Amino acid sequence: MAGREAAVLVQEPITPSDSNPHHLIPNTNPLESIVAVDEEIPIIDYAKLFSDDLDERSTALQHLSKACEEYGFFNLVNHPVPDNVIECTLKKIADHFRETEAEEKQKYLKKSSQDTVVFGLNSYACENREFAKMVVHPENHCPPDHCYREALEEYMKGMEEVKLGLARAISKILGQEETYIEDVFDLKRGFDVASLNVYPPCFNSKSFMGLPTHTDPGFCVSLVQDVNGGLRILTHQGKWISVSIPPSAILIQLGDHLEVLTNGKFKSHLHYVMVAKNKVQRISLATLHGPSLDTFVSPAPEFVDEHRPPAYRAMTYRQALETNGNDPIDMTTALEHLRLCEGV
Ligand SMILES: O=C(O)CCC(=O)C(=O)O
Ligand SMILES: [Fe+2]
Repeated sequence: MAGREAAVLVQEPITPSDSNPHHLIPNTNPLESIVAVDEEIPIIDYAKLFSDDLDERSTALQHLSKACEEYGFFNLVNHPVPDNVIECTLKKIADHFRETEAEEKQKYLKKSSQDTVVFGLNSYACENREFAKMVVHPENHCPPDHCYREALEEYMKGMEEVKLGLARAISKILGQEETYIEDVFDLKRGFDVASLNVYPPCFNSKSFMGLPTHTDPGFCVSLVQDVNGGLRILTHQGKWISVSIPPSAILIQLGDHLEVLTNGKFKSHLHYVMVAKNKVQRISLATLHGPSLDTFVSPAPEFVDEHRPPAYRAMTYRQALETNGNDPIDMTTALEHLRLCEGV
């Protein structure tokens, strides 16, 4: 998740493709000039990953393997979180941000490195977003007087099942025991932080950026939104995709620490949020599911050999989150420091 120090990617604009002229945006900034395509991203059927029909299960696991290796993100459908729970959680988050006085919100401005709930309002060139971040696992620190608390609890109950289910399925496609990831990341005590993001419509923002380019730490990120539009992800092939999340789907993005554990087999990826085309406010709920803070994460022996030496530094999850003086609640990436050499 982008923290205070999140770096804005400066890269060459990708050459506009003739087939997508309507995706061109004014060339006033390297990121703004990037052409993103409205391309379908992989869809993974959660229920089929656990199907009793062996053929169906094995096909679904193959799809998951391809999605993790070639993309690192996918839309998850047919999962155990009911639609009405997602809708209700997003609606109550919107109600809360709209109805809560600024003074009340500011009670949660960052005070200490131990904070478990933090509010922020960023209106800069590189970020236009109001947010609340809170630790939701192993304990839920959502303030009891916030009207979305009950809905968020219900949503997180479902997401816990999804997280453990995905950990089992991903362990299998890595050729490991079902509980492999759950055990090495100590997911039952995993440090999960929810980020409640409110992006203004473009006419209220200071620039076209909602959130600067970043990767996210941890095992994986789950994301739901109320209106479509704005999230852009860089594929491993160097193409920016404008991500569309169908109603009922949960976007899953692989995190930095799965990349470290698998020694680069399953990579995290850069993404950012644009508000340039937003006619209305957009709300997203991104939950970063991580190892427990004291888990020591390093490339596992299963993914290291003479042809693939360890490409990442080993450190605890807490040390990675505290890199550069950040605090765990900031959930800032440390991938640059974790990588032992460029370009892995
Ligand atoms: O709001 C979004 O679409 C993305 C949010 C995000 O990347 C994050 O909170 O880390
Ligand atoms: Fe993110």
